[in-house]
Amino acid sequence: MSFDREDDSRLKFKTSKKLRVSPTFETMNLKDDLLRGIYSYGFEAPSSIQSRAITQIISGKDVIAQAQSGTGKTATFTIGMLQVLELKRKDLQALVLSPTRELASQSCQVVSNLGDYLNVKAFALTGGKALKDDLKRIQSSGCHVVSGTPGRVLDLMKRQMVQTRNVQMLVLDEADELLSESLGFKQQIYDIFARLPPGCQVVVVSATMSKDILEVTKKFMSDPVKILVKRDEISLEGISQYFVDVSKEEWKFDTLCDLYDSLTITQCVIFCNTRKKVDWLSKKLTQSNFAVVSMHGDMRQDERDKVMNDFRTGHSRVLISTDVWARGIDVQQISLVINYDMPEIMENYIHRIGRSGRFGRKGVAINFITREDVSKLRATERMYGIKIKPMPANLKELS
Ligand SMILES: Nc1ncnc2c1ncn2[C@@H]1O[C@H](COP(=O)(O)OP(=O)(O)OP(=O)(O)O)[C@@H](O)[C@H]1O
Repeated sequence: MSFDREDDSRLKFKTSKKLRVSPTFETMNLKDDLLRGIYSYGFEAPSSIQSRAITQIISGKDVIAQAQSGTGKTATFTIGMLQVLELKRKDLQALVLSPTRELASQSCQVVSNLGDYLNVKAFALTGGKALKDDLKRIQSSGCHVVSGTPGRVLDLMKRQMVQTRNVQMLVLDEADELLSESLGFKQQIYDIFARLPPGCQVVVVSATMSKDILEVTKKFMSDPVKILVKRDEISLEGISQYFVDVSKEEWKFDTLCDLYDSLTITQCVIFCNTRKKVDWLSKKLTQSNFAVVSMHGDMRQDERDKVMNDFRTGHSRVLISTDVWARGIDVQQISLVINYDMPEIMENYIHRIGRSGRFGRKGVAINFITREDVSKLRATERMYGIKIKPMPANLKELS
């Protein structure tokens, strides 16, 4: 939603009645080897969304699940999916679609990790890489799960290189983004859906949903179970949100330089609204001897992969990016998010700041506010019922 549409898209979304809540993973009746995978991955107890949504997914119903960033939605659909896959077979049975290549790869990794003891074969099919490499991998060892971006997946389906006849589950991660008018994925999703067997289960997941998107989902979901977790013990409440009144655009850069020492305490993501601005800011910071890396959609995929890898392993600590990084990316060490520019799309505020404070960790979000941004800031506060406070002068007080 853009800021000028604030009022008409407030979401009226109610959780379905009488949903079963499983307090532990044991009470979900999971396969032993799946349970082993969950515990070896380090999970002890399910989050609220996991307690409610996993068993619904297993039951075969269409599911719409909304819960805050970092509360374990990926594992929710992954565990549900792994439980229902027939792993003795070698054919493709589940498809996960995500809006960015990095997110699709990350989800593929989660499926492989949680399904380690089940010997699940999961592959990421994401644009920007040679098709023949994808195919070789799939054809050589079989494939139960594909996690991909819509364009690449549809392309392979059209060429009949991905067999869809036994796909029994479609997951749309970051569904509101995938189905929004602006990104051009919507038609691709429809085309993919049209190639799946009738009766294929659909699971739709995001931290944000709009009324429009729920309307769209009616087209390919039948009587879905709706699960909305508004508040969770591991929610965004762990993220302290501040603004700095920079008044003018020109004063943002010096403000950022003053903050630099705090950025590197753990890891930090700085968001700009355009690719050009990301390039400009990273060049300017590098010239001033600050160590930063940057990533956006105009970069070659091998460069993007290297940046992701260096950042995930902690070799780089400050990343400058566009909204390509706003959703889903999970790097637990990120404790600070800076909105150098306030996002153009209001939902992305929630997604951006949710890159910190993963699964209940503490996080800090700092918004640079020019005079023109004041109304956006207030609209964001109203929309999400949050308070964004002035940043304290002493940065050590940030928490
Ligand atoms: N039950 C659990 N116990 C401990 N850690 C968990 C559990 N479930 C998920 N996590 C961890 O929490 C982090 C966030 O999970 P995940 O990326 O699935 O969140 P998300 O809800 O999809 O967030 P986003 O809205 O940003 O996409 C991950 O590092 C994941 O490994």
